[in-house]
This record gives sequence, structure tokens and C-alpha cells, in this order.
Amino acid sequence: MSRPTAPASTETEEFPAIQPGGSLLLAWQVRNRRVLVVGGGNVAAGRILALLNADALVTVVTPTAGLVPEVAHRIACNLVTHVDRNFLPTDLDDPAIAMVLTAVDDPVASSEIYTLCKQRRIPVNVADVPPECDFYFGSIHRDGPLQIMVSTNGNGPKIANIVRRQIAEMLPTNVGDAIVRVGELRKRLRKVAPEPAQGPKRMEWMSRVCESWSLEELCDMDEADMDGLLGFFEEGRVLGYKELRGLQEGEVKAKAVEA
Ligand SMILES: C[C@@]1(CC(=O)O)c2cc3[nH]c(cc4nc(cc5[nH]c(cc(n2)[C@H]1CCC(=O)O)[C@@](C)(CC(=O)O)[C@@H]5CCC(=O)O)C(CC(=O)O)=C4CCC(=O)O)c(CCC(=O)O)c3CC(=O)O
Ligand SMILES: NC(=O)C1=CN([C@@H]2O[C@H](COP(=O)(O)OP(=O)(O)OC[C@H]3O[C@@H](n4cnc5c(N)ncnc54)[C@H](O)[C@@H]3O)[C@@H](O)[C@H]2O)C=CC1
Repeated sequence: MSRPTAPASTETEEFPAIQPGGSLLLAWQVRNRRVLVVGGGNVAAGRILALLNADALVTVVTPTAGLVPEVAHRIACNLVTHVDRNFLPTDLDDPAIAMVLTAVDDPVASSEIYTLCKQRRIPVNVADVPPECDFYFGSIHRDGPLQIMVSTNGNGPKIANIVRRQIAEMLPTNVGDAIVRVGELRKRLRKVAPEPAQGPKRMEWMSRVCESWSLEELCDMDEADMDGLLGFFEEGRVLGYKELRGLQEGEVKAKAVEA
């Protein structure tokens, strides 16, 4: 690998400035993967909700006596597997475990679990000990496929909660629905233009659809609209909502005249 020749501190206006000291925000795919949660209090309840929203397979290790009603409810609904006792090192023996989240009120147990996870190279979050976290949770707003996470990188979790709620209030109410429709259009576009070589054209066309249709129009986009729009992909055209609907009305009228 070649090394940069300019000093790292060199700033130019040409490229984005580097702001060290952040964390890498990702959308981790845990669908159908086994995640171990240790603890059954309110923090564990929040972790379990986040995991179930991400379609993970969840095992909770904690004595029944320590369950808050929300966690007891998840167990009663068979949404999570419950191991009714305190954590044991053998709980980590299952090679399918993709991640461990601890939320216990026992710092000694927390640190022990952290060390065992590190030995096994399992990514771990220890709710009460930030230095023993491979990753932090954030404050999350969810609207269908839209997910917004606010992180203060360990500095002020309550502020993350406040900022998240402010952002949620500013969002259009239909943005989640609009994204569902866009997802459907992208799927159909892939069928119309499946070749890798068409990638740049697909991306440029899709970006133009998103920019030229309003959220309301996107929410309203039905299957006939999608097929209509895709009919112009080949020639690289993006019809606006009104243009497309006008065309469809014209076709209906033309057919009526023919008949
Ligand atoms: C580092 C991190 C590790 C991690 O948990 O992944 C962590 C650590 C700690 N939190 C503590 C306390 C509180 N945490 C909350 C709330 C949330 N905490 C969350 C995340 C994170 N908390 C990670 C950093 C995220 C970031 O910086 O952005 C949120 C965003 C997500 C979630 O947990 O799901 C969720 C809001 C979710 C929502 O509302 O949407 C509240 C407020 C409340 O409960 O209402 C309080 C009390 C008020 C306060 O202290 O601010 C303490 C004890 C401190 C002590 O003993 O004094 C520690 C340990 C420490 O800091 O040493
Ligand atoms: N990261 C965050 O967002 C926050 C973290 N915290 C911290 O997270 C931790 C958990 O908080 P809460 O859920 O409110 O605590 P809690 O006291 O309500 O629940 C603790 C749970 O851990 C279980 N437990 C204790 N030792 C165990 C062991 N060895 N094995 C299995 N289960 C065990 C108990 O049975 C109980 O279910 C606390 O240390 C708290 O300081 C608190 C607030 C927010």
C-alpha cells in the first residue's frame, strides 16, 4: 500500500476535512443472527426491542426474579429465548453468537463478560462501562425503512434523546411511506436493467426520480406509475408526476376514442 506523502494535517478545500474522535455509524445487519442479552431490566428491554426490530434471534440470560414487565412480556410471547439464571461463561460457547449485550447492575460481572467476549472475538456492548464497548447504542427514530440514529459518542446520552425527538418532529409524516415506494421502484428498475454495466445509468436515473418527485407524489406512486416511469428509462428520461399522470389520462382517453 502506498503511503500519503503530504503531512496528515494538510487541509485543502478540495476534499472533506477530517474530524477525528468520532465513531463509525453503521447499519449492522443482525437478521436471523443469534444475539445474547445479559440482564432483564429496563436497559435490557430497550436492547431487546432494538434487536427484535432488526429481526435478530435473541437469547436473554437472567433470573426470572430480575425481569421487568416488558422483558417478561417478550418472553411470554416467545419472541426471545430465556435462560433463567445468572450468566455463566459457557453461555458464550455457542459459535452462532454474533454479538453480546450486557445490561446488568453488577460491574464485576460486566467486566468478566467483557473479557470473555474479547477472548472469543465476539463484539460486545457493556451498558454501564463505555470503555468496555466495541460499539455504543444511539437514540433511534424509526419510520418504516427510515432509521435515524443520534449519537453523542458517549458524551450526553440524554442530549441524544432530546435531539432525536427534535429531528423526528421536523420530518414529513409520509417520509417512511415514500421510501417504501422508492424501494419498490428500485427493485423493478433492477429487473428492467439488470446488467452491472447499467449501474451508472440506473443510479443517475434513480437519483433524478427522487429529486424531481415530491414525497407526497412518491407516496402516491402506484404500480402503473412505476411501469410508466420505467418505460422511459431506456431513453434516460424521468417524467415528472404530473407529466406521467397527464400521459396516462391521455392514453385512457385515446383508448376510449378508439373503442
Ligand atoms: C456510552 C453509552 C453506551 C451504550 O449504552 O451503548 C451509554 C452509557 C451510559 N448511559 C448512562 C445513562 C443514561 N443513558 C440514558 C439513555 C440512553 N443511553 C443511550 C446510549 C448510551 N449510553 C451510549 C452512548 C450514546 C451517546 O452518547 O449518544 C441511548 C442513547 C441509547 C440506548 O441505550 O438505547 C439512550 C437514550 C435512547 C432514547 O431515548 O432514545 C439516560 C437517559 C434516560 O434513561 O432517559 C441516562 C441517564 C442520564 C445521563 O446520564 O445522561 C450511563 C450511566 C451514567 C452514570 O452512572 O452516571 C452510562 C455509562 C457511562 O456513561 O459511564
Ligand atoms: N447505557 C444506557 O443506556 C444506560 C445504562 N445504564 C446502566 O445499565 C445497567 C442496567 O440498567 P437497568 O436495566 O436499569 O438495571 P436493573 O437493575 O433494572 O436490571 C439489572 C438486571 O441485571 C440482572 N443481572 C444482574 N446480575 C446478573 C448476572 N450476573 N447475570 C444475568 N443477569 C444479571 C438482574 O436480574 C436485572 O434483570 C446499569 O448498570 C445502569 O447503570 C443505565 C441507564 C442507561
